[in-house]
Amino acid sequence: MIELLLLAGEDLVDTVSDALMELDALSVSVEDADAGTEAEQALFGEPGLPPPKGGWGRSTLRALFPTEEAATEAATLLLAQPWASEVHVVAMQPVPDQDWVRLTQSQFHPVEITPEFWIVPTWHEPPAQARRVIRLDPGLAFGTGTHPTTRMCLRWIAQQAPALAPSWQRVLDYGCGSGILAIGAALHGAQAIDAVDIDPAAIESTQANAQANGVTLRAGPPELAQGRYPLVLANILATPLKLLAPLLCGHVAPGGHLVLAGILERQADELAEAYAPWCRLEVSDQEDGWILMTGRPGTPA
Ligand SMILES: C[S@@+](CC[C@H](N)C(=O)[O-])C[C@H]1O[C@@H](n2cnc3c(N)ncnc32)[C@H](O)[C@@H]1O
Repeated sequence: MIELLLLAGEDLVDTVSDALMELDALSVSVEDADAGTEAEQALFGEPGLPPPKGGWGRSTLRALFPTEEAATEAATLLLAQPWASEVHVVAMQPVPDQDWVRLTQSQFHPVEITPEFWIVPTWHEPPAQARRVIRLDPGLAFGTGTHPTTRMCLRWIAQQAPALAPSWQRVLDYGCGSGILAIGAALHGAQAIDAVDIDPAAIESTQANAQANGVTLRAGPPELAQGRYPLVLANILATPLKLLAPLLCGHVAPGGHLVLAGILERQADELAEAYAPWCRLEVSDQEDGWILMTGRPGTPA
């Protein structure tokens, strides 16, 4: 494989990316050319919302080609375009052969939720002190335990389970991703678990991960969630969580618990306001700028 590296300004990033794909690039990725310097710009937006900008002030485009001839031909044709005078070829270099499986695996280690509760990839042995273990490998769906939002939900489950698990006769995991929260709840005594997601890949992943962990649950689209649950977990993001407020609160059984994650510290007030007609949300945990908010619908703010 040959990697062609180009430098382009913000206004040309889309045009150059499209042109590279037209010129038979196998893939094109875009990075901030100023990453790691004082000029680095953070660009992020929530899913479902347009990105704040089309690209960085100076972007590096990495295009992969199967051969050097293909990369050279693409660069020549691209630079001949009338709009390409400000596009520069930075490098054309072979991509070193790697054991991609081993490289990916080396990035995932056992994750401690509590000293007794761990997430462990299948290529690792569980630590000796682990009493409850979710075996999970990274896949297409979100939720490997490496993100603070997932860890806070699991920590809440582990901490509350001794007192509350007997009441978890039904549990709803709304936005289940890999199914990690549903499986975590099952390992702590929850029964009759419904795990729902708008993404078919997440539903498939949840079913597979549940089976691999010997957990019985129902996974499906959001319509699968019916009636009330003593525990409703939703690790999504602030914007969808606000839109879902009446629906999620409507699924919590009287006296039940609502656990919300995917919320940044600065979004606490807007979330509390959105949920105020149904319950008072409190910040129950925080990690790396993310917060966990919990509430008990039926006690209006
Ligand atoms: C951040 S991931 C959380 C995955 C997992 N529950 C965890 O805690 O790691 C959010 C998941 O919510 C799903 N999702 C987003 N919006 C949704 C919606 N309106 N209804 C149901 N699921 C949604 C996404 O497809 C994604 O799988």
